[in-house]
Amino acid sequence: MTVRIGVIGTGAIGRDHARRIEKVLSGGKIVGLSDVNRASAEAVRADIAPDAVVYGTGQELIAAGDVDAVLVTSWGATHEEYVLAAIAAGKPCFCEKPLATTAEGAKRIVDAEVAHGMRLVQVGFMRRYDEGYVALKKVVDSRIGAPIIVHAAHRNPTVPQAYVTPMAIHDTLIHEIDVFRWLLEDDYVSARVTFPRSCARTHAKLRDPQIVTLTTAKGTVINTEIFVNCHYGYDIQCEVVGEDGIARLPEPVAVQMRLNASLQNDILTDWKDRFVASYDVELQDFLRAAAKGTATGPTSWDGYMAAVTSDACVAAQEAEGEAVSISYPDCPALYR
Ligand SMILES: NC(=O)c1ccc[n+]([C@@H]2O[C@H](COP(=O)([O-])OP(=O)(O)OC[C@H]3O[C@@H](n4cnc5c(N)ncnc54)[C@H](O)[C@@H]3O)[C@@H](O)[C@H]2O)c1
Ligand SMILES: O[C@H]1[C@H](O)[C@@H](O)[C@H](O)[C@@H](O)[C@H]1O
Repeated sequence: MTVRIGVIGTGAIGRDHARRIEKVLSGGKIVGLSDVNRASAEAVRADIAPDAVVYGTGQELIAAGDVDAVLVTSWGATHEEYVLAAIAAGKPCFCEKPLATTAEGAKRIVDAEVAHGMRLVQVGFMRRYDEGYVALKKVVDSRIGAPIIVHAAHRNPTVPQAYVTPMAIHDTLIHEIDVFRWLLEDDYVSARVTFPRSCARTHAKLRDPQIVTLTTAKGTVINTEIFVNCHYGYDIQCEVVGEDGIARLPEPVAVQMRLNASLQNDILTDWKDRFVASYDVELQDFLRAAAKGTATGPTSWDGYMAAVTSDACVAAQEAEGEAVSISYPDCPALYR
């Protein structure tokens, strides 16, 4: 069966996901596109999906009879209304992170999906599909003993002017928040944020870098550096210190060169390249489940847990250096 897909939000990642569905993956076809900037949807139709209909609104696209499943890749603050509409229409929905920009919004999605009685939503936490993280998890589960400390870094070369201090949490750290819950099979109990002096390349509304310390229920301490003006590349680092040994996230494959009297390799500069294979696998998974009218992979509950945690981390930014405690409600049976 070919799943007929509608894409809402045809900017950077919407365009890239449309490309992979049309040109890389099997079992899906783009039949609908929508963006508040209509020219962007028209351009994706022209370049990637010539048979697709461009809809005036995301709601019209969701309601269209020939759209079987929906990709929500618009700005974060607009995700909730589209995901709720997809659930109301009974259509599988892949939603990029964040599921919603507030914990209350994510909870409304959980409640709607639970009321529907079946999974329809997959959240775009693609790191769970990354070969390196999957290999790291195997080692953490079986080789290095119980985890004690995680040292991590999430570095972007640069960010736009519109990226402000809280976005370091809900736009960037949100990946670590989800992937460490999954990697350690643990929940967070507190968050603390420390600010070193800001780097020279940042702007007045962004304190950069930041160090976020999350403590888990089992007592593991996770220190993550968020540095979004690091300049040199797109760099994701993670090292888990266990009772018996240490495990590091593998570096992306890179050719080593002996050049100009130095030993060197290039570092990637774009998230699209760093996680290209993970995006392919997560969306292939989505197409496979959507063909059966359901969803798999990271759940609305995972999206909600990430939102609760990221709200606490933003409060911890404001409390600068003070610990903010985190607690979660019970998980509904649908997600256990
Ligand atoms: N998983 C990842 O690694 C990853 C990578 C990049 C972006 N993202 C997420 O994907 C989403 C989009 O990010 P992007 O980088 O593509 O941003 P972008 O600004 O390049 O594209 C977003 C698009 O959404 C459109 N849009 C905004 N509001 C809309 C609305 N109400 N209805 C329809 N379209 C609307 C904009 O016009 C724009 O074309 C964000 O939530 C972002 O966090 C995830
Ligand atoms: O939306 C992007 C994307 O999620 C990237 O994976 C992350 O590294 C960036 O910080 C974020 O702005």
